[in-house]
Amino acid sequence: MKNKAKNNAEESRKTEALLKVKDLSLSFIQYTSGLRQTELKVISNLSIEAYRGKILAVVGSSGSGKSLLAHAILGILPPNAILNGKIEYNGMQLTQEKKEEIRGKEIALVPQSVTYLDPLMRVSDQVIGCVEEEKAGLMKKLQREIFQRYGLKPDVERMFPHELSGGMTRRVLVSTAVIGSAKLVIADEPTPGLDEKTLNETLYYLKDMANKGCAVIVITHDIEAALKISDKIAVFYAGTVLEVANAADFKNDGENLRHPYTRALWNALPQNKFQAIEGHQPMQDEVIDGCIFYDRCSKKNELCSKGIPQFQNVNGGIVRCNNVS
Ligand SMILES: Nc1ncnc2c1ncn2[C@@H]1O[C@H](COP(=O)(O)OP(=O)(O)OP(=O)(O)O)[C@@H](O)[C@H]1O
Ligand code: NI
Repeated sequence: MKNKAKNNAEESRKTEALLKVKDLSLSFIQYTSGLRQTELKVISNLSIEAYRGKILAVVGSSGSGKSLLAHAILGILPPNAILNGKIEYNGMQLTQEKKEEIRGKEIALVPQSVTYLDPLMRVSDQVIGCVEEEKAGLMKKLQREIFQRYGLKPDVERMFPHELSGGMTRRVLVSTAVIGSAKLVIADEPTPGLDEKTLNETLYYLKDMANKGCAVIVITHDIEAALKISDKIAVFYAGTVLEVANAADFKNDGENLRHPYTRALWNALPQNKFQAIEGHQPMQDEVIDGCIFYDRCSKKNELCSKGIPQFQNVNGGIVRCNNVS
């Protein structure tokens, strides 16, 4: 009986979000002339969830706080950062100590840049990382299996990073995340500047991780690429999330999308209406009382300038906007 209850609890935990970020805010302490201290707010009221076996894409313009969210989850923010709010992983609160303990193991980063690889270290050693001697054999075997799965020939493991082609580098970067049997994978801009084939390949590896049960977060500028693999898309704007939409809602004129900003992003794509959005994202030091998109919104009313709209569940997605029904 006890076992059954335990199994049920475990089952329901599996369907719950693996990662829950609730009301996150992040600011940086900055010193201006005369040693005056100011606080620069870069993330506020940010909430997202990531589920096992699913891909959540995080899209939004440059400077909207996407990478900082990843750094906050991984615990790699600079020392002048002040973080508030909750980050829960697998039902437990992620403190800085906990983040350091599980970083690179349960939570892995697929970094954007090749510079993440040490130019003086052979590929295999980097993918395997630091392991105790008794585990070295097992990890080597695992690395060879992963390389084979990703079509990396046996001689690649002895190469140095400069000997790799662009596509091979992507596969090696993904391997570093896969080998640690991570349960949550965060890929920060994994596709910029890739040719079509390498791009599709990289997307396929991320999908493969989700199919194996990982919760995957893909941070990207490329909505089209995100749509190829994602289940949900979180739309970031000026340090917060305005909408979490199902990937399937991005179609036609975007009539299924809820937030005016999400619609505008969709209609700005060259293959859609190629309509640019006027104005710009607010600066971090601008004080805004109402909706953060107020200035640029075509649907705004008086209510929108008074207080931040609360998240609502509308049409199978969640949105922070007063004017959806
Ligand atoms: N250490 C820091 N001190 C002060 N401000 C910072 C610091 N790091 C980042 N920022 C600011 O925080 C904002 C969010 O940065 P972040 O790198 O998360 O944006 P992003 O959405 O990932 O952008 P991009 O798409 O260009 O990668 C930016 O305006 C950036 O200038
Ligand atoms: Ni970034």
